[in-house]
Amino acid sequence: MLLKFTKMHGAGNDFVVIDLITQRCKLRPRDIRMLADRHLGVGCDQVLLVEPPGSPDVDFRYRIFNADGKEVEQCGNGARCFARFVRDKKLTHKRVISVETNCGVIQLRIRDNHQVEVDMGTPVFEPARIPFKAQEEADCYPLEVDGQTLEIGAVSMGNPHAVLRVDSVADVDIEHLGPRIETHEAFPKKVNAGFMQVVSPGEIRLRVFERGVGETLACGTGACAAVVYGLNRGWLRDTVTVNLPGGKLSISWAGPGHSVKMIGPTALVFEGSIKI
Ligand SMILES: N[C@@H](CCC[C@H](N)C(=O)O)C(=O)O
Repeated sequence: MLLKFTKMHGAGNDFVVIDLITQRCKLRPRDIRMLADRHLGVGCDQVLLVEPPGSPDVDFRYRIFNADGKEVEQCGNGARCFARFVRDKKLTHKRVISVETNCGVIQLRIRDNHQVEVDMGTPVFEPARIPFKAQEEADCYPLEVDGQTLEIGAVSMGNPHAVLRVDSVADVDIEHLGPRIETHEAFPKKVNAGFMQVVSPGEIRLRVFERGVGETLACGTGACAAVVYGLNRGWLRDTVTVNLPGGKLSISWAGPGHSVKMIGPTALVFEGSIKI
C-alpha cells in the first residue's frame, strides 16, 4: 500500500509522523526500520503513529518507535510535533490536547510561533521503576565503564535516562561512551545517555546518545532528565535553557511532586507517500 507520511522535527530531532486515523495500516518492526533508514527510506530518529484514543477522556493516542524498530514509552520532541501535526491536519481544533502514551496521559498546549508546551509528568528516581540496578535511591551513582568510574544521575521521564556532568560537551567522546552506557548491564531496558555542561544556573549545553538511535540533534526527555538531575544536585535553578546541537528548549521544574514543563519548537519538513 501507499502510506502517507509527514516529516517533522523538533530542535533537529526528526520524525516520520503517520496518521492512522484517516488511513489504515499495520506497520511491522521492519517497516519502521525502513521508514527510519536515511538511505533506503525517509529517514528519522523516531516514527510516530497517531491513533484514535482508547478512552473518551483523551483526544488521541500516539505511539513512538525508535529507528531500530522498537516501541518506547515517551518522546518529548515527538510530543510537540504530534500536537502541531494534529492541529495542522485539522484532526482537532483544540489548542490544549491530551494524549495517551505508553507511559500515561500527557497534556500539550499549542502556543504561537510553532512553539508547543508539554507537561511531561513527574520524574521518577526510584531505581526499580527506571529501571536501574542500585541498592537504594541516591542523587548520583557510580557507574563502571571501561575501567573508569563515572558519576551519573538516573531518572525516568517515562523512559530511562542516565545523565553525566562534563566540563565541555565538545570534548565528550560520545561515539565511544554513548553505546557503552546505553547497553550497560545496570540498565535492564537500556538507557538514553545525556552529557551535560553547566554554563550557568539557568543554562546548560547537552548532547544525548539516544537508546535505539545513536546521537540525535536534540532529546526532549533527555533535556528534562538533565535539568531535574542538575536541580537535585544544586547546580541549576528551576527554569533552564537547554542548548542542544539542533536548537534550544526551555525546561522548568518546581521540585519533587511537580511535573516537568517543556517549551520548544516544531517544524514541518515535507510530506509524501511511500510504498509499504
Ligand atoms: N527523542 C526523544 C526520546 C525518544 C525515545 C528514546 N530514544 C528512548 O528510547 O527512550 C525525546 O525527545 O524525548
